Amino acid sequence: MLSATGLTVHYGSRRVLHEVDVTVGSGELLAVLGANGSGKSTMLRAAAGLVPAEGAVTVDGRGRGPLDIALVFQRIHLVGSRSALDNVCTGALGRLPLHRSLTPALFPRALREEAMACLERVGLADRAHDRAAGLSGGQQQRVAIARALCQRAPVVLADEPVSALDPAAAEQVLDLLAELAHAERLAVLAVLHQPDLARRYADRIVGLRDGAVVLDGDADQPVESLYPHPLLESAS
Ligand SMILES: Nc1ncnc2c1ncn2[C@@H]1O[C@H](COP(=O)(O)OP(=O)(O)OP(=O)(O)O)[C@@H](O)[C@H]1O
Repeated sequence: MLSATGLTVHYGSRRVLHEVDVTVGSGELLAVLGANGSGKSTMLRAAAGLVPAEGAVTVDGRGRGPLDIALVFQRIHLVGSRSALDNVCTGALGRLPLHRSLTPALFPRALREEAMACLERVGLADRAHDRAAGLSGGQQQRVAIARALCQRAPVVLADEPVSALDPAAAEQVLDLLAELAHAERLAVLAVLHQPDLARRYADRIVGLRDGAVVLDGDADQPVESLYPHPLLESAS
């Protein structure tokens, strides 16, 4: 379980996140929605420790450790010239001795087997030895999720994981994230730009406006108030 309380972030003198409280239970997929600039990415980055923030973050009731949170981004950040399997192995770098982490050839056999199991989990075992750059966007995002699994982190934070994908690939990736949350008891938080996908796949939705939480509830709650309607306004 991820629990963040009082998360507050300043960029320079500007406060862009205002005492945000958010929890994600183990076995839960939480979608974070909000208009552009509402603070979704900042909240995710603060929860992950990627930007300086006031407030407290715990994972399973303890202080957040360096390996507790796995990250999945819109821009997928695989090493394109390496195989899908090597990329998944890098999820475990944080727990390997340095001399074994510098050269993929030295990845221990047990790790390669674990990475293969992670690729099987995301339905890509048959592409394990393909160069990552040769996979489709949706497949690359599934490799990134397998890499997160290989990190063995109890929390996965995904920042717009489907924004660059076509509708079918987006559904496949969200289905996978929901399935992993439920079956592996991971706490998964996904920042999304598609309310319809959030409604269909998330267990709960948190909505941000101007850096503050304004909605937190079931996935079927109305979320339209999060978004400005410039076309309607300009027509009136
Ligand atoms: N590195 C930065 N330096 C200064 N201001 C920033 C920085 N990153 C974000 N901001 C500002 O913080 C506010 C929140 O931005 P953030 O990227 O968290 O919003 P978001 O909801 O994720 O937006 P989007 O949906 O467009 O990705 C915005 O006003 C943005 O301009």
